[in-house]
Amino acid sequence: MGSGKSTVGALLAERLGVPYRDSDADIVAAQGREIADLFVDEGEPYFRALEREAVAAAVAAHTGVLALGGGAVLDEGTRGLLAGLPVVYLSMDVEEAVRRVGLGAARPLLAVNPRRQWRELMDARRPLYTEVARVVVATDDRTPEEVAQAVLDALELKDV
Ligand SMILES: Nc1ncnc2c1ncn2[C@@H]1O[C@H](COP(=O)(O)OP(=O)(O)O)[C@@H](O)[C@H]1O
Ligand SMILES: O=C(O)C1=C[C@@H](OP(=O)(O)O)[C@@H](O)[C@H](O)C1
Ligand SMILES: [Mg+2]
Repeated sequence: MGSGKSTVGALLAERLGVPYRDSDADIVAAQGREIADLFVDEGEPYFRALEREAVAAAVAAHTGVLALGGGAVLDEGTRGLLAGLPVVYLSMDVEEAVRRVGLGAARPLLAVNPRRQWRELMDARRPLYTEVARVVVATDDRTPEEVAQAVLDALELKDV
């Protein structure tokens, strides 16, 4: 959360001249409800199933850049959908995470004690990010434009 997947994903799509999608935005559009409301009212397993469906739909129909939610890798089915694709893990340290996401209610998983919650989440997720990712790109002390360039370099892609 807050590593810049949505921001950098959109920039990257622009640089590559391809469409951009975001699984969170696709879920909100399909459900007509905000992510935080789905999480709180329906629970995380329900949200992860919606997310798996959104990723499956995008993987089947979308040619371009797809930004995922930070917890998408927790679902085994979603990880399976990502197998063999050029997945990018955008990393950052905890202080950068708190600066970027802060106490925003839009990200319910970091709402109470962001530093501790972020560390716990990352201990559980880091192995999964590493498992699905083709490349890892550090985002600390880089602008979104610099991160997008680093992704192009890491994947050996040329812009338009
Ligand atoms: N490289 C960056 N440097 C500084 N701020 C950034 C960077 N990338 C994203 N941000 C900011 O951090 C916040 C979270 O970005 P976002 O793209 O929504 O992350 P994600 O989709 O990974 O949760 C936004 O306010 C965004 O403007
Ligand atoms: O890390 C997570 O579990 C989540 C990350 C969010 O997306 P971003 O990573 O784009 O903030 C969003 O999918 C939801 O709040 C859950
Ligand atoms: Mg996002």
